[in-house]
Amino acid sequence: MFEVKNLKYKDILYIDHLNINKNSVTCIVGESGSGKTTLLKMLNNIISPDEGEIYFNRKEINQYNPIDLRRRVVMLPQTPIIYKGSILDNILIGKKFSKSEIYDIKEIENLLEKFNVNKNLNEPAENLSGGEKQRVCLIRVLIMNPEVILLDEPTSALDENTEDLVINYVVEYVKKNNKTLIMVTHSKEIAKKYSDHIIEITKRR
Ligand SMILES: Nc1ncnc2c1ncn2[C@@H]1O[C@H](COP(=O)(O)OP(=O)(O)OP(=O)(O)O)[C@@H](O)[C@H]1O
Repeated sequence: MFEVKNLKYKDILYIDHLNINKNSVTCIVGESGSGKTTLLKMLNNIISPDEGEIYFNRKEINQYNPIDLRRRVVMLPQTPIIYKGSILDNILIGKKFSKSEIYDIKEIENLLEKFNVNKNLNEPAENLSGGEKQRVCLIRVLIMNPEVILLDEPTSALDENTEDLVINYVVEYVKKNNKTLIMVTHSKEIAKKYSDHIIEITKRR
């Protein structure tokens, strides 16, 4: 689904060749500052490499309209972005971007419950804890129904049990719905347990 060839970005990232398959779970691991977030941002064209090519479904990524591409390939950034408004508003804001206003409130309530966020959808999102904000932002991405989900350390603020519960659900969802998941994680255990492929990025010194 993605193919990267001869990629170079500043003196941060060099990748000779990389393939990421459709309908697979890929984890990106590596030490802090090695370029994991940088690679993720390149996969939905938030940043472009200085050299080399990135293909999405065999077409160069910069040939796509960036907005259309980001509706199909949705990235959840490392720090959750919470807007003023209720939890529900914060979840539905992703739907507005993906231009599909139809949603199932039961599905959203079910996700909140599955992810152990014991809050009412009408409560203000600003009062949530860091870990709850992370999970609300993850629900926002799932509800957008993208083809590819890019997650940048989606569970960094969660305890181990909640982390496992959330990732387990997301991976099952991805498999059941034929999606592609690419996730940066600090946890080699999570990577080993859930991924079909692991990409390890090493820092250049
Ligand atoms: N636009 C930029 N210009 C210059 N340097 C940058 C830019 N973006 C990132 N960097 C640097 O590139 C390196 C890789 O950053 P990146 O965020 O991709 O690492 P990471 O592996 O995701 O790190 P972490 O695990 O700490 O989140 C860092 O040293 C960062 O400071």
